[in-house]
Amino acid sequence: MDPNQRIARISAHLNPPNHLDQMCDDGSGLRRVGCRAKGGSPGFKVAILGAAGGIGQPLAMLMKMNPLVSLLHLYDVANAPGVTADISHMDTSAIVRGFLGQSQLEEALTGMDLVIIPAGVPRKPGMTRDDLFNINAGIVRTLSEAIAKCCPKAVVNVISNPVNSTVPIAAEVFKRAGTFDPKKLMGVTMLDVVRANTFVAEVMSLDPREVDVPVVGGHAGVTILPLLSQVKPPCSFTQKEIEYLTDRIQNGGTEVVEAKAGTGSATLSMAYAAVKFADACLRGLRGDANIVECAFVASHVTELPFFASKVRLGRCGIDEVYGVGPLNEYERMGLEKAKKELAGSIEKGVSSVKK
Ligand SMILES: NC(=O)c1ccc[n+]([C@@H]2O[C@H](COP(=O)([O-])OP(=O)(O)OC[C@H]3O[C@@H](n4cnc5c(N)ncnc54)[C@H](O)[C@@H]3O)[C@@H](O)[C@H]2O)c1
Ligand SMILES: O=C(O)C[C@H](O)C(=O)O
Repeated sequence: MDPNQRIARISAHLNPPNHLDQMCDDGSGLRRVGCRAKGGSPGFKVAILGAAGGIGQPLAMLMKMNPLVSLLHLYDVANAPGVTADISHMDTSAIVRGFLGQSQLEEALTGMDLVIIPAGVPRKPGMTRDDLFNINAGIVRTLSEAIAKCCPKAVVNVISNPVNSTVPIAAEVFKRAGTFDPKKLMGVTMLDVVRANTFVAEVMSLDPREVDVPVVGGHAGVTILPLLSQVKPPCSFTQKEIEYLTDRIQNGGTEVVEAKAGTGSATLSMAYAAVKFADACLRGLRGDANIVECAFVASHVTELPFFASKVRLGRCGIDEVYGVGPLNEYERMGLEKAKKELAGSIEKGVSSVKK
């Protein structure tokens, strides 16, 4: 092919020059960030908001490896160009584009099928997730307003803490914009399930890949309620094991925050969990059957407007929200504690948008 034609073909896929203007001439033509490799498969368009952060970077890397993704938009208020240039050199088929700062947010979101939000500050030792509310509520609100405007039909995965409040914030923003679809908004609680599977496998000497622990309620302290009576494969725990496991699962995040000693919270296991959940959402959107995962969603399972439980994912997002199933006395008591704390966190999120 004529070199000029080749350059023109490549250029057709490029970012506008104000994004990532990284060009190099290797003698055979121009290569720029944002080109689709030959053989790139049709797939879904995914945006990560907060893509240059501790979670965002490994999440971006893992999503670039996902064959269901055809276009990956990486948005952040800092360092998006460097992360995008780096990730874009991976020889997988997804096109990667970077977007830096508020002025490029709308472009980052336009046309997206799935938006994943890990933007926001993480905890330091001694803090609760709710201590992040003042900063992260505003970030999630701004991002949600842009989603309502630019990709109102996208599935949204909220990672930013406190999830028990940020999901109600996003819902309230969407309601105000007239775009709220409860099937499309999910708080990511997959890390609680990932931890529960790991810790149960350790105690029972099982392969964690074969363990499935439902974790319901929410994503903070006592609101994280593992249902050990429903573990698959069926396991019989002593009361001491139940108390050890429940405590460790509820405080898994704090365990990492303390080990990281002021440098942040879980990032790598979170990126793994986020990708596991995002992949489930994409398989659902593709029409795969029986995709069931736990998530914090708009719900009628309890009297609360939001609650984490198993959901079945489908072509429209959430096809079905499952109830908690039969609980034992210990779990019933845990549920009451969880609901009490959840009610306050949900209300805090909702009322912050109404102010
Ligand atoms: N749901 C969960 O299970 C779970 C697990 C771990 C962490 N988290 C939460 O995820 C969030 C991110 O954690 P992290 O370790 O990646 O933090 P981080 O500080 O390493 O990264 C956050 C990123 O967000 C970006 N950012 C800040 N404001 C933004 C805005 N307005 N728009 C776009 N990007 C913005 C920052 O520039 C940074 O790159 C925290 O709130 C943390 O508590 C949730
Ligand atoms: O604990 C945190 O602050 C981060 C996250 O929610 C986690 O569970 O690891």
